[in-house]
Amino acid sequence: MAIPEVMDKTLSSGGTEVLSILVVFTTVLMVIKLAMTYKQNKKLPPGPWGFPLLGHLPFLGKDPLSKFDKYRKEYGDIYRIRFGKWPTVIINGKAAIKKALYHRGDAFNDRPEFTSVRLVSDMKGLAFCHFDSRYVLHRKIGASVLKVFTGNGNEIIRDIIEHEVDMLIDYFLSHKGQEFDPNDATYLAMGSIIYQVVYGKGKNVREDKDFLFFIKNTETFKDFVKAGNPFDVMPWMRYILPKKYNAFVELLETSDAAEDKKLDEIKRTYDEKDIRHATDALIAATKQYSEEEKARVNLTDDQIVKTTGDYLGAGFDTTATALKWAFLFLANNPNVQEKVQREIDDVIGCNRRPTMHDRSKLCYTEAMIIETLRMGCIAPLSLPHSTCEDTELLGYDIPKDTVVFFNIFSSNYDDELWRNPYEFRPERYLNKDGMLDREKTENVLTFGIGRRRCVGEQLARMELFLCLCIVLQRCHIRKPEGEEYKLQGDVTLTYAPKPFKIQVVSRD
Ligand code: HEM
Repeated sequence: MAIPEVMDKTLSSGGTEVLSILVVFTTVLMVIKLAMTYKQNKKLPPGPWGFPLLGHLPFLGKDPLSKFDKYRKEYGDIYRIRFGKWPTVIINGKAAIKKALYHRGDAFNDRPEFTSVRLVSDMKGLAFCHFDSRYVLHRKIGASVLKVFTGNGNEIIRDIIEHEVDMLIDYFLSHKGQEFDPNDATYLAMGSIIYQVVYGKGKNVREDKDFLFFIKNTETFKDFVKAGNPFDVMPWMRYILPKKYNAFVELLETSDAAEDKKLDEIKRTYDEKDIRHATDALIAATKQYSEEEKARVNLTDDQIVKTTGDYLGAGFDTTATALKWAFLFLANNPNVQEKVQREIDDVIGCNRRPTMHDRSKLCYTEAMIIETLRMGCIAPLSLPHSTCEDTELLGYDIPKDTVVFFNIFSSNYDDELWRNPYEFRPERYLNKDGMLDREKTENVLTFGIGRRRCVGEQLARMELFLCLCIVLQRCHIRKPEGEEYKLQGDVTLTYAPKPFKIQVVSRD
């Protein structure tokens, strides 16, 4: 809902209170109108009662996943709630999620026009944009650039990962077996990796002021957004909390300016014969497509190069959180850790580095990573989708422009799909010959499914595989005596483990 410019001027000339009342009043009217439009539809999904303006936000509290589970028991696999101004449906369980994303064409593949997205990229990024022909070409380019860097023999990425994991291990071992919280070091290591994948390998990126600025901004963004940005679902809040809103806009603007500065530097030294990093590969991609082809779908060179923002935004906290979950599960399950180490010893030994070629022979290690991704369900509600046309699911009508959350968590922990879903058991993915059973691994929906499935999945899997193999080849990870681990996570920007401590000792 765009707020007319004249209102902005009234606000700056002192009519804040009157304006707030007007905004609230208008929003109530719009919500009533929306509700009436909804009712004209034949058969909407059922759902609980919600407040005017706020919808169901006050009911979700600190543990929205439990609330969604409760609603599922009451209303079934699909139900209707409201996030502030947005009519929303939550789709639960593998069968319903697959039906929506595989059998309804592209009806569920749009993204909602949230305030933050309009501010960051005007709905022209890769992760947050409407589903149209511009997106299809953008996605093709974004995926092909990452593919170059995730090929089995890619030395650039392997070098970056090895260097950063060595630093992580040095830090772990510097505690000399005493307990510590691995959070900050893991976060920094994964931030350094994605930053160098995007902008190039640096001697010591951790001392680079641009990198430190990126880390600080990401932290501030996380603090601000927490489990959800209030301005996305209640845009009128900018008039109630103008200071907070302005601080948010300023944060986005400084991040954008820092990215532009970095991209300008890189463009000046670009050489098509020497593709150094993902940004170079994106610049090269702008030249692979003719001007007519790009113009036909409204994709600009600037948007292509700024895919860097999507990689940095989506590829940092996610992988850091996954690695933290892995450390927690390994410390909590010493028998699993031992089996992984035995497999690494048998296949790789201790005299050479793990490579991606080892992956096909390390089935138990792979299964441990998949189990980590199932239980540490990093993006439990995926990214928000929305419907780009009126559609139907499980006998219910879903109007165009409905926000849709796919509850991946409900599928990853579904006791009809998994025996003892709260038990960490990599064996569940292995067949009787000890090989990965693809039918079972495909049931883990952590990267999403369908045409908007995570574009960085291969890179993320590569990072996790190499990081964990290197760490477990050299270290034991232990749970400190008396430490009680809580295996239920917190929903923040990602689904992250609560703070925990480990002890690390060298295997030498
Ligand atoms: C463990 C790590 C990761 C997890 C669990 C994860 C998960 C996801 C999920 C659930 C989605 C939304 C899918 C949907 O909308 O249906 C997504 C989208 C996306 N991810 Fe990831 N991700 C991870 C790492 C990465 C990395 C390393 C990158 C890039 C460097 C990346 C880039 C993206 C992008 C650009 C999108 C938007 C795709 C689109 O809209 O077409 N992700 N990811």
